[in-house]
Amino acid sequence: MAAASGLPSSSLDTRDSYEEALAALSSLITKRSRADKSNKGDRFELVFDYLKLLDLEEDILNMKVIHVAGTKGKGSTCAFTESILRSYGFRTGLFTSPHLIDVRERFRLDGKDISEEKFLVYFWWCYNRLKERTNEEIPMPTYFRFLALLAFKIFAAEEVDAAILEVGLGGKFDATNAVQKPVVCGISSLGYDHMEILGDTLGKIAGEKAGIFKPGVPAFTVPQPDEAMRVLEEKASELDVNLEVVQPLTARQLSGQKLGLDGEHQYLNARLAVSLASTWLQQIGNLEVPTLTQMSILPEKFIKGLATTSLQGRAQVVPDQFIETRTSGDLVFYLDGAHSPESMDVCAKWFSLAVKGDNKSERSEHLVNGSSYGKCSGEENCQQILLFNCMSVRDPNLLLPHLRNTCANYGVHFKKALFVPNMSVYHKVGTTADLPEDDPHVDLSWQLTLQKVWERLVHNEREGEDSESIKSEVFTSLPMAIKWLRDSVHESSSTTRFQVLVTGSLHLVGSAASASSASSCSTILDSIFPPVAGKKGNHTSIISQTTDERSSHERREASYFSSSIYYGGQQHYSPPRAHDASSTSPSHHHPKETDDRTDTTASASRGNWWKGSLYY
Ligand SMILES: Nc1ncnc2c1ncn2[C@@H]1O[C@H](COP(=O)(O)OP(=O)(O)OP(=O)(O)O)[C@@H](O)[C@H]1O
Ligand SMILES: [Mg+2]
Ligand SMILES: [Mg+2]
Repeated sequence: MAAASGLPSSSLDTRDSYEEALAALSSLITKRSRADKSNKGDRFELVFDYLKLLDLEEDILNMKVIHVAGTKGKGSTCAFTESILRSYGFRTGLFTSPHLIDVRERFRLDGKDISEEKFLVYFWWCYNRLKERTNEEIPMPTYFRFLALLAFKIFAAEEVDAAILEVGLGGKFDATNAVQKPVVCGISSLGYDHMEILGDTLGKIAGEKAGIFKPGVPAFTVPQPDEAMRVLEEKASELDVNLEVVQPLTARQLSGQKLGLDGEHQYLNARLAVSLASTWLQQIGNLEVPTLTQMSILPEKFIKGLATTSLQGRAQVVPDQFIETRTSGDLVFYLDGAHSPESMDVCAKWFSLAVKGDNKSERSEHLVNGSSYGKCSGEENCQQILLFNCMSVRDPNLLLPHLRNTCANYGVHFKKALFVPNMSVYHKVGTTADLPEDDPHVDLSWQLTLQKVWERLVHNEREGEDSESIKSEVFTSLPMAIKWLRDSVHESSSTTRFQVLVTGSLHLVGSAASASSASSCSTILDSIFPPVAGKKGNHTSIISQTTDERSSHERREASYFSSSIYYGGQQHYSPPRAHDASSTSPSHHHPKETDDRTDTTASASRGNWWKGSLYY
């Protein structure tokens, strides 16, 4: 199929231009609060104006869209769906959020992140056109809206057969909901998140998400709490939507194959994806796909699609690449971007089962460069450590007990919990030279709060038990924590294995993945980070991977962090100003309908970021 038929020609120098594009993108991050009704720039209807300005109205009508909302599992469901359709030979466009390292992760064409070159061409095409055509009445779109419009442009120009779209936040007023006639809709697991925006009951939350239902368009969902299901059913019947509830896939249906994404909850996401993909295949692909009730084993192409699905930062196991000597112990990171109470549970369960698997002597599933890692024989002493941060809008009194209790139920007890701000603020990690120093200016009050919550939990449960040992620690930065871990490994015997669960924030996970990984499973990390510490690289590419919703100041910090990890940067670091009170209260963020949910609001209030709690 003709790719890039709509690709405008460009002679831009992509390197410089990529940084410029990211700067332009950052300029769209707003500080607007949802409560600020006077703000014209937030009206949902504007999305339709933008589509007109970009000449995308017809394209979007013709796009064969699969639209997915939900509290948890949206991204995974979309990724599974995309992979299935691709294994049938269709050209796919996948739009997900948030991203871990590079904004291009959000736009996949045929399963691969869009190239920098293509990204730039479409980016500037949209950006410049909007700049020219917007005015007082129709101001520039906000960050997430712009990204959604960009996705529409990319998928239209690249002539994808199927566009799989993950809702950014909610449903009804999400920019992706500009799609009027999708082929099929999915609602993944509903739970409590973004309540400050979506409402404080499951019913209200479900109502927002059901806002993606369209008259007569079939929809699928997974088992939900009664209150949520009632609302979904109501909305479905109002719109004559045939809503079907699916149950988790079974191992048998997969014919013994493993899903590409780890964790038990993925069987549910995968099953939802199977229904979305089959509906699409039948309606658009004109293919006969047997309904799941008729078959005990999925068609081969489904299984292949599900088994090869990938998504970064979800249940990812990454061995630390900078442990130099095999005479010391070992360090393995378990990365998962869980940040809501329900996802804490599934994350804790995944981690517990994974480390238990690791603790079995014959385990060899996780192979990196042909060698087995994470393997822990009977003689080895495995210690589980938690590395945590969450946004301050989340409630650690919910998240931490969920995490701790679920792990405890599976017999996993953390030896220690480490709390860090998300973005690191200084020098290098990864080589032994120039060890980072503690920065006395960092505001760690949020981390100290997290620690207090943790200590209370520990205290309640472990009375009398080796009360001497310190159970938790706050570090000024992620590299400091990683350095501590590496030091501990070096000081430990060769039979000690540290299994570190990094969770609570996808951005923390992204940073940890970068810091720990030189040749992990991730292609992006592979391509960006040289496998040898200290090797020289292109600074520009480093900046690109750390840029997201953050303000440019934050990006400078971020890029500084990344570059100095690997290149031994010696720049002077000066910490950002102490947070300005006006932008830090939780009630102050969250522009509804506007942006990439909390990421935007996060970056909009840098002060709060500095509190270290912003990225989930
Ligand atoms: N069905 C599910 N039920 C509960 N938790 C889940 C489920 N699926 C995924 N999770 C948890 O949520 C995390 C994010 O998964 P995923 O990216 O698929 O969801 P998402 O809805 O796109 O989340 P986000 O809000 O980050 O966009 C996973 O790492 C996992 O911990
Ligand atoms: Mg979410
Ligand atoms: Mg997501």
